[in-house]
Amino acid sequence: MSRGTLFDKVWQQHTVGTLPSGQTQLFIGLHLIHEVTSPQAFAMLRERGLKVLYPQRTVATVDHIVPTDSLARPLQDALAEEMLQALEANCREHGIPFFGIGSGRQGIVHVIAPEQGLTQPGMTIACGDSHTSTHGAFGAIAFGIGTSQVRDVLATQTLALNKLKVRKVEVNGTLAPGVYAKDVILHLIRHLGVNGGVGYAYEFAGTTVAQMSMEERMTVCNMAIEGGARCGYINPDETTFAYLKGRPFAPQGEAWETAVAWWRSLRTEVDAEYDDVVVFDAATIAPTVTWGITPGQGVAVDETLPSLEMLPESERGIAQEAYDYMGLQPGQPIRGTKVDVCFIGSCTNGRISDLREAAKVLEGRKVKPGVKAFVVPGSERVKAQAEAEGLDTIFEAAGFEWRNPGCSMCLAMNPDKLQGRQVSASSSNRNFKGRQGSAAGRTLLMSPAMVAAAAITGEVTDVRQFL
Ligand SMILES: CC(C)[C@H](C(=O)O)[C@@H](O)C(=O)O
Ligand code: SF4
Repeated sequence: MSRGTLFDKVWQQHTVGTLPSGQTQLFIGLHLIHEVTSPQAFAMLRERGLKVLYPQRTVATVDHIVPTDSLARPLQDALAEEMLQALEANCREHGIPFFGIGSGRQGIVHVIAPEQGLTQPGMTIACGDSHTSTHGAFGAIAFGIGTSQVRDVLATQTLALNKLKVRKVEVNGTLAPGVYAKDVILHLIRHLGVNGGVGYAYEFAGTTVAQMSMEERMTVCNMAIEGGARCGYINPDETTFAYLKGRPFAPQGEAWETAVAWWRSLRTEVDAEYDDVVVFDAATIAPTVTWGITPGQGVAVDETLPSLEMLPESERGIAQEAYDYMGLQPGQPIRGTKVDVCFIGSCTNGRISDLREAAKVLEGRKVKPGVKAFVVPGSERVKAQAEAEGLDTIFEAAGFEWRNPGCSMCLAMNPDKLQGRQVSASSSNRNFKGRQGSAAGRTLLMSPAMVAAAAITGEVTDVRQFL
């Protein structure tokens, strides 16, 4: 068992007791909810006549089903409207703060909580959503939960959990131009495997991570779950504190100094013991693109696709399945793969810095005719900021559509869907079969700058040629 890590400290501080099952009953500091995984949980509460124990530790927003074009109510899709109304009613009934459409605070749940300063170091955070690992970027222990656990947190503000082991995932050195946080995490998952993190929390560390902005750190932690780790985290430092200072829900005045001192004390000790340590060199990381149907099936943009023999035995079956589904061949270069749709957005890469990097590539260039390209900012706040900087003008001049915030084509629970066997270049985090709204649709995951490059040429392109 690990000792002296931030994970251990935060776990210990939030332990209410040990349950007869041997599990820990863990107090949850912040519970984030959205329209997809909360309705049944509220229904279960209602059945038992229970109340939400700490409505003020619960925050709701709507993201998955939101259309990105017209936001007029009622929403055009009757089911989406129903889900939105259910969330509104549940929040009203239980006194839960709700960041709705047009509030200035709405957006993807993993984008809005950090930008509002709700996500803070040393917290335990839960949400009925697998990418809750994102919040670990602040040194919070944050994980996705299922609907029955959403019920548990609503009713008791606690969860029954097994403690995780801790693996230190160290990345050292400076990233080359054109290589982004997204490439780092795709590279890590490629090498550690999509199940490599099962049973672990990933502590991302090393000089590369220390140099990253908070938004880059969020991109890395967001995809910890795609590597099998229930949560990923980064020790809080000056970058973390500078990001949080002055945000609406961050501590203010004297409380700020007290909080910073406490946050500093949570950092992993220099002599901490981990259950495992792996080390990567940033210099070996190139712009990375997935070619398959799991986020671990990635290659550097200048590599060719692996033959089955090159892969560990355990990965050959899924690789064959991926080749069949994607219509790609072992040995072919990934560069030059034609794309139909280019999507910039999601909780992985829908933040302001992501939009800035993509706009840099697009400035003075045009989307290839025939390619459908669109940007979906991660939140209303990101959208407003981007517009204040004129990024929307750059995107539109290049031929991108500029949309309203939400999850959008990351999983296509709204009208933004691939059609038929279309191929998308996507800045999101999952390339599962049928993920983007068409049962036969194909997804290539990459950084937002790489999506911009693909939009210009209509094929997978090394963004470094545009920098
Ligand atoms: C809808 C939700 C439960 C789901 C998740 O848990 O991650 C979604 O956000 C996703 O990315 O697939
Ligand atoms: S943006 Fe995608 S990954 Fe993130 S919460 Fe929404 S659907 Fe899930």
